[in-house]
Amino acid sequence: MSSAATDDRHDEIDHEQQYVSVLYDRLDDLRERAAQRLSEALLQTGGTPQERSQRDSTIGLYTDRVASLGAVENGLCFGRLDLDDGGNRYIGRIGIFADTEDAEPLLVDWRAPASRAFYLATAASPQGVRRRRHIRSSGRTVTALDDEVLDLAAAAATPPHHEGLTSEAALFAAMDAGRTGRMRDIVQTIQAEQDRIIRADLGGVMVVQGGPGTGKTAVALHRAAYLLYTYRQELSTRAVLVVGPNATFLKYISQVLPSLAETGVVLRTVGGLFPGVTATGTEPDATAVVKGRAAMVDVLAAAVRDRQRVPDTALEVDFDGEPLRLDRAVCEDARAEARRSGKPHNLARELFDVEVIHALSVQVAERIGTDPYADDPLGGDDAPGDPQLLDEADLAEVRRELSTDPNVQTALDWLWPVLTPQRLLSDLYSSDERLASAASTLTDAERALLRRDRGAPWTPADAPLLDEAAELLGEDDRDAELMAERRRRQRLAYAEGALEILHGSRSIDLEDEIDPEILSASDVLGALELGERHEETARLTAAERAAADRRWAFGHVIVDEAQELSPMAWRLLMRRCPSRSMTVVGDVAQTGDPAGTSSWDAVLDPYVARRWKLTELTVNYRTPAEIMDLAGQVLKSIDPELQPPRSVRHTGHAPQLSEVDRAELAERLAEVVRREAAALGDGTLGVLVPSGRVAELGAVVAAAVPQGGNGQAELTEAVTVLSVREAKGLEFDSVVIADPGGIVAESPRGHSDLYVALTRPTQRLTVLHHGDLAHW
Ligand SMILES: Nc1ncnc2c1ncn2[C@@H]1O[C@H](COP(=O)(O)OP(=O)(O)OP(=O)(O)O)[C@@H](O)[C@H]1O
Repeated sequence: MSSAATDDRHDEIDHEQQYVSVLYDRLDDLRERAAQRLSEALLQTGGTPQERSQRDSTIGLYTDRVASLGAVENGLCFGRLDLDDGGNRYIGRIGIFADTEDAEPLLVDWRAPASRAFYLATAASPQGVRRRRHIRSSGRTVTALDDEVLDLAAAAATPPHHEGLTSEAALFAAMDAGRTGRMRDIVQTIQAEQDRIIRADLGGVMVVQGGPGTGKTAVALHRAAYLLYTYRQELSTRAVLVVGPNATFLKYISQVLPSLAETGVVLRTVGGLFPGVTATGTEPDATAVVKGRAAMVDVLAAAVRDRQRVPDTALEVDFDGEPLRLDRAVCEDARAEARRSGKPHNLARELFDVEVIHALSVQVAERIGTDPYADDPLGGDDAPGDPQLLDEADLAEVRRELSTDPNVQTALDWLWPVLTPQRLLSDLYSSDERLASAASTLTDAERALLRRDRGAPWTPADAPLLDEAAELLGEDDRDAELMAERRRRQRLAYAEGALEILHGSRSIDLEDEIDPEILSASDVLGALELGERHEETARLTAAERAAADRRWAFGHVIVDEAQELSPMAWRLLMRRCPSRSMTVVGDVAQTGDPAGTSSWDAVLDPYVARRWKLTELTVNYRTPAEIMDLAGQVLKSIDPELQPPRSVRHTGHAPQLSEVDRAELAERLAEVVRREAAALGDGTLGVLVPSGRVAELGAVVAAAVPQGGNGQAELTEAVTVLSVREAKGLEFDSVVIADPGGIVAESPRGHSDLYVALTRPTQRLTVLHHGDLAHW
């Protein structure tokens, strides 16, 4: 570049810096006001219930506002469109308006219709745009500008390198950047095929099928942010649910939505979707497969029916020192009546009670009625009497006494016990007899897989079964108080967190300039004080309430790595989304879970037969072409018809395939890990191994490099050792696969697991194998 051109460039950067600084000033101003309003609302006490409820919603509003204003610090403004009509428009993470009467827009939210051209305009279809500019910054400082002039003559002079991509310079910079343990948003470089999915309408089920690295997860999260912005009215009260495959993955994606200023989203694994249960247990794949089958619906229904008992002949109940008799036939009639109601088990108990107590009261009445001298201490038991002696009021009193009698209650509990889902399931799993009866359609081997001791921890595959059981049983609100307490704590943490984010997100060099008034908000946010003040009435965000409520109907559900879900998990998700407004994201070629699916029709047709829309993503933004060539060979062995996504990036690093003896694996792994870790810089290294060898090879890696270890769940180390299952959806700058043959051998979908492993790197791949490559 000539020196004149360089000067021009500096002038341009200076110019943009001035504008960007104005935006940050305005942001500070908005933050200050929101924090101030929140402080004021928190300090108010008392008032009528209506005033309190008004105050609570003000607190909720400003808590959200403080949180979202706090989260958009980095890359606040990232783009500018120069329009044919001579005007321009700055694009950023949120919309900002001038503090003037006409409230002129200073920054347009990336989700607003006016921003769309930033993602879609091309030289062939410029949409009124003359130039698109990407503004790159570090903190609050503008560092570089990438310009694209959108006219055909300019495009002919410098044609794009890749068909169908926009904003190439910024895109390639993003793709090449080193990775941390947390996914970044892609708001600056969303591509046209992704934009169309992100901005699709709210209603209906949309499936996003795409190979590894095509941005499915990124698109799913940006879609959540887009929907919350565009359909604020509908979704702010119902919240959006994003479901991911495991806790590590949820941590990996946890920062994307906050950086897009969105808080109304619940992130969960399927195992985390049954409130009150933490599914920390593990179990063999084969067990999870049985638990995931649709056949479990009938097993659970039978398990509930088995708890509705009748005695072999009769049950004796001691009432007031006299035996009453419940014949089998009476119990059968009562059971039939209660079942006929169609109510869930716990709710039908009331009907059952009415029938049984009626039968008992007739006996009591007969007894009193047959002995006119019953109240006479000198009377005998022998004279027949007239049951009509008791009027309706007397009978009602008898029934009342019966229904509160502990012996009668014990009998009723034996015949028709009120059950929690946890009790139903753990009683079933822990009894051969119960399993044999309820799961008679399963084989002996399958029943043996379900057998477990009482008190063993719940596993992720149990959550959909607990949910199914809860449907069959009906709600038992005994945990409601515990739940209320938990919500109160969540609320506190949330309000405090919101202010922390605000303060934490400011750049350090501006710390001194912060108006002390902002900080005053945290003075009033003492946890206890806040808790006490708002104990009964405090407002929860929809997302928090949704997360704690099993019966919550979400406004939209986004399922990532959806190919992994079992039929029972789908039933649970469909219950959470009665409106069937869903985005289902996945890749059937990557299915690793033996309970998962290889066909979207099979999964969705039972719920929305042929009423779902398929969209596809075709470009791989993660894996370099050199590595994708190798992965493509494995894909062919899964299904010769499947096409790998198109990699647009070449790095010049061919994958390194090294054959090692089994006895040498540990030594060679340590060597390779040391070499790769030394070349990493700020990046990340993932060591992917058979799940049965995570502990053994994790120790090798931990000994080889100081930053190593298998801190799977956190992803905070530069070097992480994981099984392929745990690495699903993640990515690393460099990947070392140790013992790929072991990975293939240990799972019924071993080639899919290997395909997943090969597609995790963003830069480099090393494979240490035992000469079994030919089998792939
Ligand atoms: N438009 C884009 N601009 C910049 N980076 C992108 C873009 N789209 C995707 N990426 C990056 O590509 C990588 C892969 O994206 P993502 O994890 O969403 O893909 P995926 O389809 O979910 O992959 P997998 O199926 O393997 O889990 C991420 O680092 C993501 O940030």
